Amino acid sequence: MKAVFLDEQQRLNSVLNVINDQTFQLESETLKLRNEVVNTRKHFWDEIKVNTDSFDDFLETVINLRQEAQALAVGESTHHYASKRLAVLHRMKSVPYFGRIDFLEEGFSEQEKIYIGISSLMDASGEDFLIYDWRAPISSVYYDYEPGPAQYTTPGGKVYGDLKEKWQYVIRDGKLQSMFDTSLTIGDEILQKVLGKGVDKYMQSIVATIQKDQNRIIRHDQGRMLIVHGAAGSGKTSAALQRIAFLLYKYRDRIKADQIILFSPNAMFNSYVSNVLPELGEENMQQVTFQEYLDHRLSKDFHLENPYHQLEYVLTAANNPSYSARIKGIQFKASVKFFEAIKLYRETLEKSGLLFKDVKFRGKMIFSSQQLSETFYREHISLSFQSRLEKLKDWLMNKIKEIEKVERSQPWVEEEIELLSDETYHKIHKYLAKKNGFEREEQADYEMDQDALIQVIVRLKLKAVRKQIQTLDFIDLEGIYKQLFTDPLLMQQQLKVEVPDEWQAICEDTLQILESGTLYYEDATPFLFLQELIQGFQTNRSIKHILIDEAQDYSPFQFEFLKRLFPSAKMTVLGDFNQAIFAHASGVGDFQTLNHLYGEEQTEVINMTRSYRSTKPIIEFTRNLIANGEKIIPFDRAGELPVLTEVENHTDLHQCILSKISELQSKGYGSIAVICKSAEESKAAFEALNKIDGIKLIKSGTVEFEKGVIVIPSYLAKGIEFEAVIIYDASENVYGDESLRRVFYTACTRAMHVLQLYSVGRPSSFMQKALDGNLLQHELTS
Ligand SMILES: Nc1ncnc2c1ncn2[C@@H]1O[C@H](COP(=O)(O)OP(=O)(O)OP(=O)(O)O)[C@@H](O)[C@H]1O
Repeated sequence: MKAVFLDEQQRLNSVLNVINDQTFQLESETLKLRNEVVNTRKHFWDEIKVNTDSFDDFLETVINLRQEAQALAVGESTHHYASKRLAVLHRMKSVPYFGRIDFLEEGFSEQEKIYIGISSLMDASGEDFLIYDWRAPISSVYYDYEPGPAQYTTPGGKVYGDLKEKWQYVIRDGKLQSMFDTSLTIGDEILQKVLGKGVDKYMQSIVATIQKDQNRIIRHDQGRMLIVHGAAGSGKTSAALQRIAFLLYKYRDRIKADQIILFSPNAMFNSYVSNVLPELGEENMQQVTFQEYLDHRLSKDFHLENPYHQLEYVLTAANNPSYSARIKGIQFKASVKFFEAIKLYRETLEKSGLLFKDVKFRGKMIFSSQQLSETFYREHISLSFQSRLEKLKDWLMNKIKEIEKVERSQPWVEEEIELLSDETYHKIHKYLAKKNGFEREEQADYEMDQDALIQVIVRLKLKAVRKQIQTLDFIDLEGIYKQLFTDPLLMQQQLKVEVPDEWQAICEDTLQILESGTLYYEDATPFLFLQELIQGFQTNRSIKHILIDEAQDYSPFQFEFLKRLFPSAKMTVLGDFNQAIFAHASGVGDFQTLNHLYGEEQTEVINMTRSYRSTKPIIEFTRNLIANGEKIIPFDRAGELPVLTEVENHTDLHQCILSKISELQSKGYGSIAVICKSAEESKAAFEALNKIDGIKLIKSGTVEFEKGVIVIPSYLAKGIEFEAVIIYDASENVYGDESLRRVFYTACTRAMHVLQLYSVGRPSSFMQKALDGNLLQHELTS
């Protein structure tokens, strides 16, 4: 074995030499390219003689310009790729590869040793691969097979063969530390090591230890829709990010990083995952939250409720008299039922119910809402809804032309001219001079005539009205949406929708909040959907893939919406209904409705039941908190039993937490989270614990993920992990209601190595099963 190890170290050294040579060469080439680009930019105009005397001269100038610009663009992009490759080579100096397969291809007599790393490397002759990129077709054998018959798919078809051996290497700073023949070792020692480590500020890539089911997600390539339902800690986010890296590799000629969007749960999560792709030598995809999109579309007309505000209400306002109606409203407005109702509603608007705004000019009504409604329902009724709106728009634009003529002789125009500022006057003068064919140098000679000035003034004044008509902003969308809640017969009789109990209260609440100019989070997507059904859909065809993490938090409504918004994109949806903490998803247990989004033949579902984040004792405890938790398989990593400490009051609680944190810090835990149910509870906890050096309170607006000691509400901890988790108060008093089970589960599953729960008084009954099964160490302080 020692000889094998020495041989491997020797090979590693020779690979490192190649990496060093290539780095050296590329560094000087990159420098040269950089200088060339800077030089071209600096002297861009020196190379071009601008001559527009004759048409031929003009043409020559344009051609020269284009050639120079092209040369510059080629130089810039070559420099960009060279720098990117250089960054990868620098990373490969530390860990050139992490695995090896010895593969005997069918029809060949000699097996080949395939070394696998974050990127490919050729030998000096450029003929042989010293390292294969982990995303190359042959590398999939490493992730998918144990020694024995194996196959992989290439663009030219399937390749069959025999996997003879499979090795894992631990290389740090270019030194071989250890190597394992994985066909001989029991368990995954490298995975054990990786998972046993502390956390960094950023999520790490998992390419060295991708598991078989994760590899299926990463390399999935058929159909429009991939649905991944995976237990907490099963690697959904990790698989999503490596999938993006895979897509950028496989389709490098066709897909750029900015054509992929990751929908993430919050801004802090964006920073947490921001390092994975750059670590793999790829650029980051676009990252957005659904709220950001809603804000972009609706915030000029409404004050939009933030989803965390909604959650905070759900978690803290149970004693409010309108609580139950709001919850039922949230669930109803997220349902497919409401989605279908809105589609039907839009159809009924073809006959009646479309409301319009009065269109005003200089404070005077020029078209009344009634006049618009009568015209819409009288004219062109055989045409489609959209065409009728277009016709109405054309009619209005023509009317505006008539109004424009009449307005020119109104006294306000003279007054307006008298009050014109010098600046505006000069702008108009310049505009008219140019329009009348005066060159820049001659413009001062242009004498502006009064009629032309009047025309410009009136046209300018009418610009806003024209825009209102062009953008169909004369339709009273808010009024139309409100009708769903004001007309008692509309929902039940006309649209035949079964409304929830307390419908009357839901209607009153919705109308009241809309009156105040606010749109509830649960109303935002339905409103936008109705708006688009009426005004036409906005689409973005340049996006090729969208990946939706924490997808259990999205309503069927939102998925429909995303599908329409990105018509050319494939969708990857990753989620876990045991962590569905938004009220609209309570009672929902799977992605059934999503199977139909693109049709079943376009949809593949992958379930992941193995959980990697937490130690075995923590997973054995957390899986007892939920129904069917026994299906979750812990990765076999040892650790302490989670501890539940019961205290009598909050003073004792804070005392205990303070000493626990100091104990954890002295044991070397660098990332410790005190997880609270809500922002309200987090604020109180933070105030009581703020003597801890460097402690931070995480709020919904926090954008940077930090290590250290933090206090965080459960819903913001989603998707993130901590070496040690302290559940601030796991009492029945706080987590008593069944609806909070998923919140509690989500909070507990954030722990990697240590889980400590406190309870002021009687512990939550969610833990009873675990207590009965001795999966939780129970301590009393008094
Ligand atoms: N194959 C793997 N190799 C190494 N680490 C892994 C692997 N799979 C998952 N992990 C680690 O397990 C942890 C959980 O992974 P991740 O956050 O991707 O899970 P998740 O399913 O998105 O979790 P949750 O739904 O609870 O947010 C991370 O630390 C990740 O690095």
